Amino acid sequence: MDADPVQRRTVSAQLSAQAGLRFAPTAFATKAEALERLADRPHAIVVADLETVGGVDELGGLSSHDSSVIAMSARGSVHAAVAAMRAGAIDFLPKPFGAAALLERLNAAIAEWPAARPAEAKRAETPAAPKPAATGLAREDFEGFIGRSAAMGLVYDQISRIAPSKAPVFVTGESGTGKELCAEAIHGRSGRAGGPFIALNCSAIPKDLMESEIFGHVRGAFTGATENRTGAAELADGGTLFLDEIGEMDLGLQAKLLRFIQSGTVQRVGDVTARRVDVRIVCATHRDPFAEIAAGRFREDLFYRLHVLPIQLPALRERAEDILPLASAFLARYAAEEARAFRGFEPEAAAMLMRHAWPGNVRELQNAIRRVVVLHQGAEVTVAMLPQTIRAGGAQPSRNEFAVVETRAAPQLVAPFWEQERSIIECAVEAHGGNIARAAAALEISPSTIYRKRQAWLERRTA
Ligand SMILES: Nc1ncnc2c1ncn2[C@@H]1O[C@H](COP(=O)(O)OP(=O)(O)OP(=O)(O)O)[C@@H](O)[C@H]1O
Repeated sequence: MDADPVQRRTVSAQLSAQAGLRFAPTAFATKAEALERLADRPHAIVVADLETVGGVDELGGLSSHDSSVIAMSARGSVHAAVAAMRAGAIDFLPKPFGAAALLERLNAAIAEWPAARPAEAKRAETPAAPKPAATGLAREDFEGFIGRSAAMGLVYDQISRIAPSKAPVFVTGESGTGKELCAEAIHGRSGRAGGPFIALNCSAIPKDLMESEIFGHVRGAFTGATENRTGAAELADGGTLFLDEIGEMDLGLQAKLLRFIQSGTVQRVGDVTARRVDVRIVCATHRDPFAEIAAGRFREDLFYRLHVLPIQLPALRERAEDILPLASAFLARYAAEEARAFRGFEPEAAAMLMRHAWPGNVRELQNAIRRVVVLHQGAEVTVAMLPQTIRAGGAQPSRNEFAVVETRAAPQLVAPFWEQERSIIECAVEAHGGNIARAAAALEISPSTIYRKRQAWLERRTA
């Protein structure tokens, strides 16, 4: 219980990120809300912020409900701790505290619950919802997805229900929200899971080559077609064809895609015969399809053929409780990959992750954590290790800010030149969504310099 929303979200998310949690956490902003909940669930452990409840004298009301109270306070002092314990608290946590400290106190409190209450204790140890087998922080919650927010729960539910059908699926969501992961999950949960999953990004392939990429071509169909080529639609026979960024497909090709969907046959470019294929289509776009139709860029007839089973993926900022579980899972994954000792986040760093708006969604978070792990060492991620874009609250850093970041550090934090150079380059690559050419242009260096330096850093690590 804490009046501070950031602290509430941080603690809830930190607890949700823990594998094998034996209780279901609930957050409250006021003592009144907590008392209301305690009325029908008296046997609980309440972690109460002293400033929120109105001081130690107010703790009594909470513990009278037969619950154990752990007090916390930003004005942590021996005096405050003693006063809280006298008022009935079983423990005291000075703020800020990390997830590990909180969990340790909670587990100790559960262990000390009176044996005279076996039924309640047993109930408290039963998780509120079935959880997947815990395999440390890098566990998955659903088919490669991490995150247990209600919004993602709805998505998992939709995927499970629509996966067995052959009808087309239309996935929308901002960039980096997991649209491709969603397509893979649909395939993985369908009866076609043993068949191929073929993904094609319509924005990454030049317009002239797109038709041949989807439908294939025969030798001599056009200049450069020296061999017969099987297209993605045929390769996906018996499986799933994922057309990413379908909104980028040009109108002529949209007509051909419509014909393919209506007839279930593929005609290679330059071929006279059509081949029957059994393909389930999943497509995705980060654009608003209705606006695209209105603007004349998306064929309405094709849209209604594809928009049979729609799935909308929520932006990360709309499901803040997933931020820390995702960050913890990525931290565990990349720490293992890079042989680093990182185990968690300092409370201030966790709060900063919670405050960031994540315009690049899960991909941005994933890249940020990877960068932290590659560039730093330690047991906990600190604020100083986080990329400037996150520390600046989502604003894009100017080149001057990059310089300031590196020169303002305390003497003991000054990193070697190669590390700082690496930080600047990786930060630029990240800011340009992984596009080396654009990052190089922004840094006014050549792309080959970035490739060369990355190779040198790799050799330094493996030396
Ligand atoms: N909920 C999630 N749990 C774990 N990883 C995720 C989640 N959502 C996305 N990712 C990861 O984030 C990255 C981006 O996801 P993905 O490529 O599926 O997004 P997208 O919406 O298709 O992006 P774009 O529109 O830019 O193509 C991938 O590495 C993916 O594995």
